[in-house]
Amino acid sequence: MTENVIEVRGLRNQFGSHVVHNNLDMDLRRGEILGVVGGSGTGKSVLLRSIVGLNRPAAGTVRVLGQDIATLSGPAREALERRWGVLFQSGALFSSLNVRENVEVPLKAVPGLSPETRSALAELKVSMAGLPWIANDKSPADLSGGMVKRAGLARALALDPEIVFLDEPTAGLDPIGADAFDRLILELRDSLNLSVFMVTHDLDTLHTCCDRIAVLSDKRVLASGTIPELLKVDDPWIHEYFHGPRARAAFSTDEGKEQG
Ligand SMILES: Nc1ncnc2c1ncn2[C@@H]1O[C@H](COP(=O)(O)OP(=O)(O)OP(=O)(O)O)[C@@H](O)[C@H]1O
Repeated sequence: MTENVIEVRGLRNQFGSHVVHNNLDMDLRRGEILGVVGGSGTGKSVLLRSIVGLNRPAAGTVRVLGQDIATLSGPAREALERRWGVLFQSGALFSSLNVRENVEVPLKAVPGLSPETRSALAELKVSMAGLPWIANDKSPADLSGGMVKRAGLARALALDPEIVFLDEPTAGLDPIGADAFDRLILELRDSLNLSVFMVTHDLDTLHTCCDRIAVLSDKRVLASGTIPELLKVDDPWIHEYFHGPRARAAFSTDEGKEQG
């Protein structure tokens, strides 16, 4: 049976009178890459923040790796948080630290690591994220957009997480950089058996990387499934999203699968 590493049930989020999510259900299965899509402002980032405990929902439950995060505090919460990593949209690197030092930040939570081991582990993650050795000593301000994303990914991988959250990882990258990043995500998922929750607007990324896609609309996950499954969903927004000219170019082989 497929194990869910994330289970969101009946989630409600609101800011004042503005209801962002209502009765939202969502699952992330172990080992899959789930793409989370939806129009601007549908609450993709708020959903991510609710799952990692940065946003307290008004109602509903979020279970990560079998545990209800709202009921955890102190060491139990910190132990669970060490089992995931997050790549925020901007990279969210500390500008005063170089890349190696940024990746070392989460490693400081691990008891008993000497500074030398911590530094060596950080350098390993930097290289796993596909950055050259020289990037370790660079400041975030001296990196290209693609390198910032990779440095943020190295930090997200610092603690050998089981789940990685990616918020628009290819936004702002040129097509070649975005394609290389997609392939890196796939390679890391396959080699490290990661489960990946990825907010994205990038149709090519959805096609290249994602096993399933969850569509946020009308304050909930309106539909989820593979691209061939979503191509058949009878909803105006989903239809426009998955059958528009850009989608047709990205998903042409999936349409073939749907017809075949
Ligand atoms: N801390 C907050 N306080 C008030 N409103 C918020 C807060 N965080 C998010 N919102 C609102 O919640 C809604 C959903 O925001 P969110 O950033 O999750 O959307 P999104 O789907 O990720 O959008 P985009 O694709 O444009 O990044 C928006 O209307 C936003 O203004």
